[in-house]
Amino acid sequence: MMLELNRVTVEARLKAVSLKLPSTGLIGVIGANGAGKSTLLKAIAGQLHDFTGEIFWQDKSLTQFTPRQRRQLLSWLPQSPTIVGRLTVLEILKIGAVNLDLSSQQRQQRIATVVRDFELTLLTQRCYQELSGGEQRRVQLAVCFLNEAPLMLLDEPTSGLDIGHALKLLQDLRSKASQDHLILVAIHDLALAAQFCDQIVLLDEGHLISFGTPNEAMQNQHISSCFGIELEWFCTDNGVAILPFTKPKI
Ligand SMILES: Nc1ncnc2c1ncn2[C@@H]1O[C@H](COP(=O)(O)OP(=O)(O)OP(=O)(O)O)[C@@H](O)[C@H]1O
Repeated sequence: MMLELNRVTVEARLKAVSLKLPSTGLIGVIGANGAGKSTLLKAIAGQLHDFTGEIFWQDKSLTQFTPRQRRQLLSWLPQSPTIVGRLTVLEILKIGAVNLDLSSQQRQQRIATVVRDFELTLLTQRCYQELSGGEQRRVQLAVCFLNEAPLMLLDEPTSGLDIGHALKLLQDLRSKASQDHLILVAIHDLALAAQFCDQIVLLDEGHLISFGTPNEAMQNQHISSCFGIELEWFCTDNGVAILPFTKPKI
C-alpha cells in the first residue's frame, strides 16, 4: 500500500477516516455537499494543519516530507483556485513550471505537452480572466499536470467541463492511473465515477461509509443513507448509466 490514512480527523469535518490505497489507480471520492470530500483531499495535500491522525506515503509520514519533496510527490487541484492579475495562459503555465526540477528545455517540453493534452493551443496568449469557466478549469488542470506527480488530488476536476471534455479528462486520468499514478478525484457525477473509477470512497458527514469497487461501495443501502436516493444501473458496452430516483414514501 502506498497511501495510508490512519484515523485522520479534522474537527467537525472528518471523523477518524482510515484508508489504504495502492500506488496506482483512479479513486473517486463521493458524498453529499459538506460530506468532507474537499477536506479529505486538503488533508492529504498538506493544506490543513489542524488535523489529527497520520498520513503515510510509502510508509513515510507526510509530515516528514520537505516542501520540495511534497511538491514532487503530489499535485492538488483545489475546488476553486484563485488566479489573480491579468496573466496570459502561457504566463500561468510558465509560473507553474518554475519550481520543477527540470532544465529549461524539459520545462518547455512539459508545457507543450499539457497545452496539447488540454487543448489550449488557441488560448495560450489569451488573458486567463477572460476565459470561460470550463476553459479556466482546463488551464488549472494543465498546471496541475505539469509536474507529473505520482499522487494527484483533484477536487471536482470535471466541474465546468462540457461532457466531451469531461469524458476525455476521465479517460486520460484512467490511462495515467493505469501507468504509474494514484489519482483521487472528488466527483459529484455518480455515473462517471462508476464508469471510470477503480475504487470509490463514500463519505457522509465526515465518516467513511464505504470503500471498494463501484459495485461494492455504491450499493443502494449506502447511497440512500448518504443522498436520500437510490440508483438504478444500466451497464452497456459503452459504459454505465445511472438513473437516480427518490424512493416513494409508503
Ligand atoms: N475552513 C473551514 N472551517 C470550518 N469548517 C469548514 C471549513 N471548510 C469546510 N468546512 C465544513 O466542513 C464540512 C465539509 O466540507 P467539505 O468542503 O470538505 O465538503 P465537500 O464534501 O467537499 O462538499 P461539496 O460537495 O459541497 O464541495 C462542511 O460542513 C463545511 O461547512
